[in-house]
Amino acid sequence: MSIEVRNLEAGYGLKPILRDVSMRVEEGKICALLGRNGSGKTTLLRCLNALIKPIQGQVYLRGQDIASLSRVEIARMVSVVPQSTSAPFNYPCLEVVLMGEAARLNPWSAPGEVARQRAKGVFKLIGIEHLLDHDYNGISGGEQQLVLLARALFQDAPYMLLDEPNSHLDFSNQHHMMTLMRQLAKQHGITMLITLHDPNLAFYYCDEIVLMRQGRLVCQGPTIEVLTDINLSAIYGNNIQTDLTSRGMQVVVPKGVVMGAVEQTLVC
Ligand SMILES: Nc1ncnc2c1ncn2[C@@H]1O[C@H](COP(=O)(O)OP(=O)(O)OP(=O)(O)O)[C@@H](O)[C@H]1O
Repeated sequence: MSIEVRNLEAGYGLKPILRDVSMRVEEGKICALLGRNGSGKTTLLRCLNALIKPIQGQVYLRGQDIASLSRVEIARMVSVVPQSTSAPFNYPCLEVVLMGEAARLNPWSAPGEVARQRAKGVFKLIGIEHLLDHDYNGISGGEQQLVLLARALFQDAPYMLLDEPNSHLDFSNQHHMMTLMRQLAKQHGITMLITLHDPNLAFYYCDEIVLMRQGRLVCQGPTIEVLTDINLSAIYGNNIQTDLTSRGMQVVVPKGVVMGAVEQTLVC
C-alpha cells in the first residue's frame, strides 16, 4: 500500500511545475509535504490523485501505475481533503459526507441506512454531530473543513491526501484532527500525504517529511532527520530555527522573537 513517484515532471498546460520528483511513502506512514507558497505541494497531490497527467514519470499506488487505472478505481483507493472548502452545492452536511460513498455505488443507486449510520459514526468521531443537518454553505470555514475531513474518513480508502487540512481549524481542533489522523494511519494502515504550513505539526504527528522548493524535492526522510536548521533555512530562509522546550520537545520557532518583542527584522 505504498505510494511511489518516479521522476515526475508535471504542470499546467505546457508549463512544468514539478521537475524530477521521486519519492516513496510506505503503508501506514504519515508524510508531510513542506515548502513555501507556490513550491508545488498541491500540484504533487493533484498528480497523486491523477487530476494532472504527468509530462514524464509515473505514480504508483499499490504498485500499479495510476495511468492504467480508471477514475472509479482511483476514487476507491484515494480520499482527498482539498485545500478549498467552497462548494457550488448546498446539501446538508450528512449528504456531503455520504458523497464519499459514490465510487462504491452502482449508477443511480443511493447510500442506504447502513451507510447513513456509518456516516453518523464519523461525525461523532470528529465531534461534529451537531452539524449533521446543517446546510454545508451555512457553516464556518473551519466547520466545512471538518465536514470534508469526515467525508474523506467515511470514504475509507487506503490512501489519504490532505491539502492544508488545518488551515481553518482552531488550535484545539488542529491537534484533535492530527491525533485522529495518526491513530487512523497506525490502526488501519492508511498511507497519508499531508501538506502543512506549520512545521511543528509535522514534528509532532508526521513520520516523514518531504521538503519542496520551486517544484523540486529537496529531501525526504524521517521527521527528526529532515527538520534540521540547515534544511529549514534552505526552504524557508534564515528567520526560523529549531529549539527544545523545557519538556525536551523539539519545536520550530522564529528567530529573534523574545516574549513578544521582535529583536531583529525578520528576513525572508
Ligand atoms: N491551475 C493552475 N494553472 C496554472 N498554474 C498553476 C495552477 N495552480 C497552481 N499553479 C502554479 O503552480 C505553482 C505551484 O503551485 P501549487 O499550488 O502546487 O503550490 P503550493 O506549494 O501548494 O502552494 P501554497 O502553499 O501556496 O498552497 C505556482 O507557481 C502556481 O502559480
